[in-house]
Parts: sequence; C-alpha cells; structure tokens
Amino acid sequence: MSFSSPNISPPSQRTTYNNHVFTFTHVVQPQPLVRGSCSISRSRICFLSKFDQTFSSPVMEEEGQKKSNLFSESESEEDYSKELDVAVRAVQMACSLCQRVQDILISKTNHQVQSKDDNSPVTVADWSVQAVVSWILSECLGSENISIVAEEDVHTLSKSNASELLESVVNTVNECLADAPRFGVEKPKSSLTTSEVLEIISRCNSTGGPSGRFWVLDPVDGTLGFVRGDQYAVALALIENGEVVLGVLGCPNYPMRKEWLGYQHRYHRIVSKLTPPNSESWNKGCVLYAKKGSGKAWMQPLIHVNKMFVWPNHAKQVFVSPIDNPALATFCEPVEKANSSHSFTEGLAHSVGLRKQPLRVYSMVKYAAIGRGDAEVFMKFARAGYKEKIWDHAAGVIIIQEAGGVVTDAGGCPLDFSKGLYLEGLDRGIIACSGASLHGKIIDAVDASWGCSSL
Ligand SMILES: Nc1ncnc2c1ncn2[C@@H]1O[C@H](COP(=O)(O)OS(=O)(=O)O)[C@@H](OP(=O)(O)O)[C@H]1O
Ligand SMILES: [Mg+2]
Ligand SMILES: [Mg+2]
Ligand SMILES: [Mg+2]
Repeated sequence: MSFSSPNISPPSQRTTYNNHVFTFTHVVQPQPLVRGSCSISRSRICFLSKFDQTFSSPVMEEEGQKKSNLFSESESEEDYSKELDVAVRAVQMACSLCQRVQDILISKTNHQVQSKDDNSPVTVADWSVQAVVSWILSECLGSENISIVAEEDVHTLSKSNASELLESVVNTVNECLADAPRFGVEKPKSSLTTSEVLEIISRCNSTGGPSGRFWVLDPVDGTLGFVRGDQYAVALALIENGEVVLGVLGCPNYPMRKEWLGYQHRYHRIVSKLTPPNSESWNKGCVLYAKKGSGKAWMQPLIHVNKMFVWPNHAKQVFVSPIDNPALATFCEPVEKANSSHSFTEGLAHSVGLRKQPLRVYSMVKYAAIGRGDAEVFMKFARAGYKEKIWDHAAGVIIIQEAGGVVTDAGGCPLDFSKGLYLEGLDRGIIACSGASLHGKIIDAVDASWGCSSL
C-alpha cells in the first residue's frame, strides 16, 4: 500500500476551474521525514519511502491566495503532516462515495434508510464510509498504529435478514476503493470480501479516553440531511492525549463559495421538492482541514466524479469572519428542534441583538460555515440528559479554532475530548464564535437567559 507517484507539471502552468484561475507551482523538496527508531514497522517504512515522493508533487494554487501544501518544509513526523495528508485523502474518497450513494437514495422512491435502536437513520453510506476510512488509515499508517472511535457498528448489518444491505455495503466499499488511485492512494490488490468489510467496520470500536492516540470518525454526520438530499458532512479527527490535534471536514454539498450556497438554498426551497439536486449538475462540495497549533485552516474543492481533477488537489486558507457586532452576525443551529432548542436560541439571539435569520443547516457544516467566515455564531442546546458525542464535534472544533475562532461550552470551558465517547461535563450547550469578543457577548447572554429558560 502506498501513494502513487505524482504527475510532475511544469512550474507556473495556469488553468481554470469554475472560472477561477489557478497556478500550478512546485513545492520545494523538503527534508526527508525523520523516521522513528525501533517502533516503526516494516510496512510503515515501506509506506514512508513511497510517501516521500509526494513532496515533489505540484500544488495548485488559486491566484491571490497563499500557497497551501499539506506539508511544510521544516515539519517532522511528529507534527502530524503525514496523518493529515492521509486523512484528507480518506475524506475526499468518502465524500465521493457519499455523493454517489446520495444520488441513488434520492432518486429512489423507497429510500433504503434503516433505523437504529434509537430511531436515528443510518444508510449504506454510513457503514461504507466507515469501512473505507478504516481501511485507508490502516493501510497507510499501519493497522497496528490505528485506534478508531466511530459512530457505526455492524449490529444491523450482521442480522440474518440484512444480506441485501450488507451486499450493497460491500459493493459500495469496493467501488470506492477501486477509485483510490485518483486520490493518489493504491487500491487493494483484490476486492474486499464480506468478512473483511465487516471486520474493518467493527475494528472502529475504540472507546477513546485521556491517553494515547486515536482517530474519531463520524462517517456521515447529519444523516437526516443526507437522506433528504441536503447538507451532511464526513468528519475525521485525530486525538492525542485528550487533545484534538487535527481535523478534516468533508462537506459534499457545501459549495466552495458562499454565493453558491445562496443558489443552493433557493434550489432546495423552490426546486428540490420536485427535483432533488444532482451532484454533477454543479460544482459543489469542499473539504476543510486544520492542524493544532498551526493557526491556519485550509479548504480544498471536492475531487469530482467527472475525473477532470486528480490528486494532488489545491487548497486555500480560510479565515473566520471579522464581524464582531451581533447586529451584523449570522448564527447557525441544528435543523431539528429535537436536537437543539430553537426557542431558547431565538430568545438569546434577540437579547444579544442578532438580527439576521438563523442559518439552519444539518451536520457539522455549521462548523465549516464558521471556520470559513460564512457565519459568526453556532449554538447547540440539546435537551437535558442528551450527551454530546465526540465525533459530532472534534473535527469542527479544531477547524474553527485554527481559523481564528473560539469554541467552548456555555460556561466558557473548552470541550473535553478526553473522557471517552462523550463530551462529559459539558455545561448546558456548545457555543462556537468567529472571535473572542462575540463569544463573550453570547456567553453573557446565555447566563442572563438561562434562569428563565425551560431547558
Ligand atoms: N436528540 C438529540 N439531541 C441532540 N443531538 C442529537 C440528538 N439526536 C441525534 N443527535 C446528534 O446530532 C447529530 C446531528 O446534529 P445536527 O447539529 O446536524 O442536527 S440537525 O440534523 O441539524 O438537526 C447527529 O449526528 P448523525 O447521527 O451523525 O447524523 C446525532 O449524533
Ligand atoms: Mg447517526
Ligand atoms: Mg453525527
Ligand atoms: Mg453519523
């Protein structure tokens, strides 16, 4: 298993994509990776030697934007560059898989949507993404090094009456992995068997905790949005000793440019009731990512099924909005009233002077919206007794923080990812803001409103 050799393009070649001019540039060959000593396995060394080749690959850079590469020249193995690169490729592949499955789902009248024990929806895409990401992380980073906390298990898939569903998952996984070279990843030597697929899904059974390194995956966040042909996200993060150290958020229906979202909203409200959107009919979708302590967050367009763009992809830096006046700010919240109290946030918004209509979008796309400056505030106040899961937040939190924003609970404390599967000790709800000043105002308003709320 390795990344394929990059295609070297001449320096400063220009091309256009969605009416934007991009320039191909060469990335300077960095120092060789510092390899760990005794603990590195044979397969890992193998992977690294091929992986090094990707450093000489061209990067596509949007004119006027700062150059982005997943690597920097001085970075060593310890600063997660390699993990980030693998994670971005895995999420890109997962997004591509999801787009295909969503197109099939919404074009069928009888939705193949299953219900879990808690009545929440789950689809072929949720299990298939979990399998694909689990496979890529293990193959690229060495299965002995990988521990994953993820949302799905094989309980439903293993039932005697689920053979058709399981077959569909196995086919979807193999179809996606066969496409791996487009993302610079070597595909499996042969198709995965049913038992291999079940194994790679169920391998993601880590329970997290305060020490060591583990990945956190929400294969499809906002499954409800996904089955409705709307927004959803693929979220992958790496946690080390209780801290999120990198996060990748794939948002297949969230366009690179805000103005395209306006089109999408109109499209959904007016047209899509009759005709759901088709993923090839417009260039939608992006992947955001960030690494702890870098002070930078990045965004790539999705690699599209039309195969015009192959790896390596280009990226541009994203920033939170500079707006700190509540009257000019936009706030995001869950679509479902059952997931967050709309009445509480409405009162809160009014008290702090937020004037704009809330942006209600499914999934961690809300975090993406703040991270890239499309909105300024995200609030979630789940009903009492609901425990937030780490996979619903980890990737989004680090992207907002590295883009310049602030994320805490309603008491102003950072979210604690060190206590297992849940954000234990969360004070009331989650407040994410584009800056400290706005964040302070929202926290004060929560305190002022909380006593008279019925939450
Ligand atoms: N009752 C309740 N209260 C709070 N949160 C809940 C609840 N039920 C589910 N969830 C989790 O919410 C995830 C989706 O959150 P969103 O913010 O996207 O909500 S919404 O879909 O926009 O309404 C969703 O993630 P996915 O299951 O990955 O879709 C759930 O983990
Ligand atoms: Mg779910
Ligand atoms: Mg989720
Ligand atoms: Mg999910």
